[in-house]
Amino acid sequence: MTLLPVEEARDRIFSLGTLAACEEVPLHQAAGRWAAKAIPARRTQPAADLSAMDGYAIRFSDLPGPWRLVGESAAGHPFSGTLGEGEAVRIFTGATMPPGADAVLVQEEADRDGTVVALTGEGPAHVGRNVRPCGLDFRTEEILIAAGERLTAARLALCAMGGHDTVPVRRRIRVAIAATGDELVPPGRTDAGKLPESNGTMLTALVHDLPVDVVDLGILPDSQELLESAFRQVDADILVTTGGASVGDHDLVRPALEAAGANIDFWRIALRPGKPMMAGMLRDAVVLGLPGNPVSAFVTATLFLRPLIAKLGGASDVAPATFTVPLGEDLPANGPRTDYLRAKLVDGAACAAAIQDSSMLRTLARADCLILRTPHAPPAAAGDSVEILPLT
Ligand SMILES: Nc1nc2c(c(=O)[nH]1)N[C@H]1C(S)=C(S)[C@@H](COP(=O)(O)OP(=O)(O)OC[C@H]3O[C@@H](n4cnc5c(N)ncnc54)[C@H](O)[C@@H]3O)O[C@H]1N2
Ligand code: MOO
Repeated sequence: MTLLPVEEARDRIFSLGTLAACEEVPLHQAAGRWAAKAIPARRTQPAADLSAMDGYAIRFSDLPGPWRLVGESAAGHPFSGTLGEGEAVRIFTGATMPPGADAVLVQEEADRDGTVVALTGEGPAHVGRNVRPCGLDFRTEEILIAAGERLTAARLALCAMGGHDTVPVRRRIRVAIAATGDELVPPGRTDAGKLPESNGTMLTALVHDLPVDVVDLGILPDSQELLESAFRQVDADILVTTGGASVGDHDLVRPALEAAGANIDFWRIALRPGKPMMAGMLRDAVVLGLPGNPVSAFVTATLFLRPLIAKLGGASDVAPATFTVPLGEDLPANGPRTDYLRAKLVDGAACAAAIQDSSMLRTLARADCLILRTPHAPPAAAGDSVEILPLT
């Protein structure tokens, strides 16, 4: 049996999907999406030289004063004249520097008596002190956001400051999630002989920070006919199934998908946990058939579903971020599959859980990272460097 390497599986999944269509949306609807095009500045910021402090706008060459107060400049209410020799203008943070002024004396270092301002401290150390020059942050036409960058809070604020009230993004990704298995009952039920369905809850939570609309297809039974009929009605960009992916007599997801018209591109990856994962196309939807074991579903969704959503959403950088840390305890040699071990960071060192069974949700819930072990990695000793994928 040939198992596909993880990187190849990811590339093949990416090549199945097509980018979601572009749309222009208001800034407050764009959080967490990716810019569909480069976003240039429509204005210069600051648009003029501004004061960075509350104090007095002066000519640096007039130091050490005293100065004659000739007016005021507040944010939104600039001084209308020009500053002459020996003159000062009362100025506030964010206000336009009057023409002729080239430094700001902070009010903590000044004493004002009527219209006379005297120096009480050291005063500004150089021309331009406490002044934000025009264009300090950005200038008109400069690219603020590159295509494919995620629209974080800071980047959306930058777009607003750059003169935009809408941004070009890609449409939200519709993700249909189906659990399969006659043993499953909805969360909250504790029927004897049945198992609470936990993968739907987990997967929905796992993508909640991404720009997705989740369609919950609920629990589908182990019946090829009923699975097929449910799959025929799917209207989504991505169909995620869990369970029924292995080789047992009741593992009917693959035949039901094929009967519904899907093309399965691959089945089985050199990955632990997550080996029996499949991927393909059902009409316009990319299908990810994840294994039923909860930890296997979690790992495959982390490695393939989240990056696929990002890819279809127009992200330029989709690989999950990994870090290198010291190993806290020895690890044995790895087998032929890439292994993602549930682990905890203890004083910055990664310690793998003693039992790595792919059904154990409590071990997963207690983990704060996965230790990545490449196929056939030799034994590793405490203190050796290992790659980890942090869990949030
Ligand atoms: N003879 C073989 N048996 C198995 C193989 C194999 O290669 N040969 N692979 C094993 C591996 S690895 C995995 S992973 C599992 C995956 O099997 P399935 O995808 O067919 O999953 P199920 O059998 O349907 O379920 C496995 C396990 O998970 C529970 N489950 C299923 N769905 C949910 C859900 N939505 N929420 C909570 N728990 C769920 C299910 O009850 C089973 O206990 O196959 C191995 N077998
Ligand atoms: O791949 Mo299974 O996911 O090892 O338990």
